[in-house]
Amino acid sequence: MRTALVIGTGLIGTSAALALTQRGVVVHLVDHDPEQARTAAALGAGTDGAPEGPVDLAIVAAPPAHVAAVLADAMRRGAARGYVDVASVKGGPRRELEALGLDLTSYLGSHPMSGREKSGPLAATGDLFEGRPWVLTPTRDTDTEVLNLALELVSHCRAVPVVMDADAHDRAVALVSHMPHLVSSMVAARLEHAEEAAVRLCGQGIRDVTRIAASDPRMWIDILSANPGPVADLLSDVAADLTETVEALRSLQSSDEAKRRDGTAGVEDLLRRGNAGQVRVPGKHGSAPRVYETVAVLIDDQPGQLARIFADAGQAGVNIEDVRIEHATGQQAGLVQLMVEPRAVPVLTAALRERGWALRQ
Ligand SMILES: NC(=O)C1=CN([C@@H]2O[C@H](COP(=O)(O)OP(=O)(O)OC[C@H]3O[C@@H](n4cnc5c(N)ncnc54)[C@H](O)[C@@H]3O)[C@@H](O)[C@H]2O)C=CC1
Ligand SMILES: O=C(O)C(=O)Cc1ccc(O)cc1
Repeated sequence: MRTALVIGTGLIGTSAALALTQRGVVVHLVDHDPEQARTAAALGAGTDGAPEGPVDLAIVAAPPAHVAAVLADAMRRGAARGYVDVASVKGGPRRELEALGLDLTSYLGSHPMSGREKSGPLAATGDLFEGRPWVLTPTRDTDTEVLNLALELVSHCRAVPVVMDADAHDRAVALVSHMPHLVSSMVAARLEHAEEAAVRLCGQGIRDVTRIAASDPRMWIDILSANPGPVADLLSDVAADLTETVEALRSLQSSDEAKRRDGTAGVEDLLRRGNAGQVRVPGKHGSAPRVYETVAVLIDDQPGQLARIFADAGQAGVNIEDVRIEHATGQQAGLVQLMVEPRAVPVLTAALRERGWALRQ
């Protein structure tokens, strides 16, 4: 691929454009808000403004409700040899395009399974998709050339291509993205009017559970409106678990010992099913889940502390697989949790202690 056109230069469009530009593709950036395209260009994602003639690949990264119309417009203009979109839902846009009577051989629906709770070009990074699945939904009619262009896009973004049927994709993302998003919002909504004294106690657990609740509601209304059935089915299963758990907890308040035993069994059942589901979540880069151990280090909230820890771990020959940082409210300190292979724990703890770091359990 030598040239590309990104239509919709927000978080996803600009991230893809940055990756393509870094691999030498000439990228044109357009957005219905020209300011967004200018910002993306200023970030080094390409050149703002439409190209003179057709490009190799047009990438539509507008909100899901606009995807079909934007694609239809680009296809009618003959803007590219191949067309992909990156919308979070795949069945709806394809059906809309079919209804418009367009020839869909040059179109391939796609969805990078990576994003952030922030929007717009300023949140974009060229490595956003690295190691993450990127779903492609070709049909029997998709041109091989277009499939190859899409595979090239995925490869330039260092993502992992996954081929799926559009409706199977929509059911899968209802489970791993859309339903969890709503549950995250429901947990976060409990905090809105909570007392400050309680909110101050927030730790890493609630941060993990509520991170995606910070996302732009307009985008998510679009996404959920395009996939309501599968999400409603899953939420109704969650609602059944909620009802059972409430009943189990009420039983735990009972003075009758047999009822309390039932209550414990009910809660335990949910927690064990949770354990069984959690171990199925793939590890980083989409690989099989791995069990890492955590080495916790207390740091002062000063510039350069993290870089020093990483350098010290590197000098000890230890690979840091993942990292989390917990900030204690109102204190100039934080707890850095370094996730490493179990066999690296003694090496890392010895090296960090030797260099004067305060380790915590
Ligand atoms: N945010 C995320 O984490 C992920 C989002 N997606 C999908 O990527 C697409 C873009 O999402 P984001 O980049 O997050 O949104 P964003 O809000 O950061 O960017 C969307 C951009 O599209 C522009 N736009 C809106 N209507 C347009 C139109 N008719 N023509 C041209 N440009 C138009 C907006 O001005 C904005 O710059 C959506 O379809 C979304 O479902 C896919 C994977 C992850
Ligand atoms: O931030 C996360 O963990 C996400 O899961 C982001 C995300 C949001 C929307 C998508 O269509 C795909 C991925």
